[in-house]
Amino acid sequence: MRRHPNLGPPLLVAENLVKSFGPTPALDGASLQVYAGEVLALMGPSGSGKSTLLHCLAGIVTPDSGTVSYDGRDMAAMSDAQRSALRRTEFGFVFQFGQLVPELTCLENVVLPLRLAGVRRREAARRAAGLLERLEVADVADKRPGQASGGQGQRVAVARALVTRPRVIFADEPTGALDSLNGERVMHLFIAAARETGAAVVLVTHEARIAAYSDREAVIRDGRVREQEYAR
Ligand SMILES: Nc1ncnc2c1ncn2[C@@H]1O[C@H](COP(=O)(O)OP(=O)(O)OP(=O)(O)O)[C@@H](O)[C@H]1O
Repeated sequence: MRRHPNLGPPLLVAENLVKSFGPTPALDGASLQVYAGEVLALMGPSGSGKSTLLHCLAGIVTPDSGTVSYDGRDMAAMSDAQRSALRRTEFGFVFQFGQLVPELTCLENVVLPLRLAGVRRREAARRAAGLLERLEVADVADKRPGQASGGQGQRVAVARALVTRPRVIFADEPTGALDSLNGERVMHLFIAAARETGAAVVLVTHEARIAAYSDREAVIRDGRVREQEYAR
């Protein structure tokens, strides 16, 4: 199942990123390339800069220096409107907390990004329901996130991120709230997205067991990418 190193041009390129929060350095010369169709795990000790690197790659955080380019375009040269359009149309996000709209049902949460993208109501509902089924959370489709368990809500959030078939999926500890079986299900869905739609999946994880599903692991230490390894 392992994918060989991609020889095409990288989809995302981060070069020499430096970022501090006040006196605290978060990134100190981080460089990384991300290829279409791969699942890349960012590993490393707590506070090493993994989330900050993910946020810079996604255009959520602007680095103090260094560049991020997406599909050959410098993100810093884009307007805020262009960057948010990019996040809405080409990127999908899974974060650990607070991502579902509490007033909507779980199904409506997954339907929403499709409706925003102009997909008709019935088709959107069909696709959303299909994904909830694949993640085995169809039984909470008509419940609000507050009535679902943490792990169920997390899988609904994964469905919401994948449903528009984004070109890049950014996930910060996406399996943190899940038991090992459900963590595995989520990773299989990420792998399927990478293989079936050519999406790049960039995920931050502490868990070696989860990183073992990736194609490549990059180890971040003290704000820099220190090692990269293709899984065997
Ligand atoms: N918004 C922020 N404001 C202030 N400091 C921040 C902010 N975000 C990150 N930091 C600091 O930057 C450093 C890197 O944080 P980051 O969250 O990127 O690391 P991480 O490797 O993802 O950590 P963890 O594994 O614990 O989530 C840490 O010292 C952190 O406290």
